[in-house]
Amino acid sequence: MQLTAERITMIAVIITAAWFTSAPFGWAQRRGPGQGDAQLEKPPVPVDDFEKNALKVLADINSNQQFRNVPENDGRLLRIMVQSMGAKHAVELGTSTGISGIWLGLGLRENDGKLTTYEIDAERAQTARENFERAGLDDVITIVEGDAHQEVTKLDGQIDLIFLDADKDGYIDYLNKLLPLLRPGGVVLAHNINPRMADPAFMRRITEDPNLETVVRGGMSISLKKK
Ligand SMILES: C[S@@+](CC[C@H](N)C(=O)[O-])C[C@H]1O[C@@H](n2cnc3c(N)ncnc32)[C@H](O)[C@@H]1O
Repeated sequence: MQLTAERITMIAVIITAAWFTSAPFGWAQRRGPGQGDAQLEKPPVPVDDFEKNALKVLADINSNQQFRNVPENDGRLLRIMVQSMGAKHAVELGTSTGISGIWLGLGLRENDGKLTTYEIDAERAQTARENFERAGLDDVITIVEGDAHQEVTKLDGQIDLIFLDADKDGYIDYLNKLLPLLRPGGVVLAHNINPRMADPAFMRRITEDPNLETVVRGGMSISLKKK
């Protein structure tokens, strides 16, 4: 085989790419492409016995009662958001067995705040109820059982944070119904926002409304209500 300049260049490119992706202790390993942000995170460290117990409940749900719950890094993000903004009232669509609810509850508890969470499936709602009790958050979290499209219309009072994680095609309806209650400076987070699952009508709404500042990171959209 003749080694043309083109072939030599191609071989050099392949060797360089292989080195960048496999060097065990090299520059590529520490700073190279493909190193997701989440790899820099460490597991949560409980600050007290209350949190230690909540983390144990979360681990138990993850092992024994999983039903399409958010991954741990999304739960932690929700907790950071809700606590740091001093939220007094958060609303969640889609409780499932209660993982995101517990993360939100941990943050709200520090603010003397409350979570209202909606679940259509009676069995999952009951499991979540027991989990909130086990985590010591039953006085922070209220589960509303039924179709959230109807139930949210009974809400009044100001909301600081909305977390959308129920039926994906329903996000736009929830947003239209709840946005008037969201305070200026409040945020809407929506889960499973990726090219395969995001509803185009919802995406248009959160990206084209001049009063919403929206970013999408790691499958979660975060929209700030500006005024
Ligand atoms: C992805 S799971 C929620 C996971 C949960 N946020 C967590 O991370 O632990 C979606 C849940 O939304 C519920 N759901 C779907 N449509 C609903 C509706 N119209 N009203 C209330 N809940 C609904 C489903 O029964 C399901 O349990």
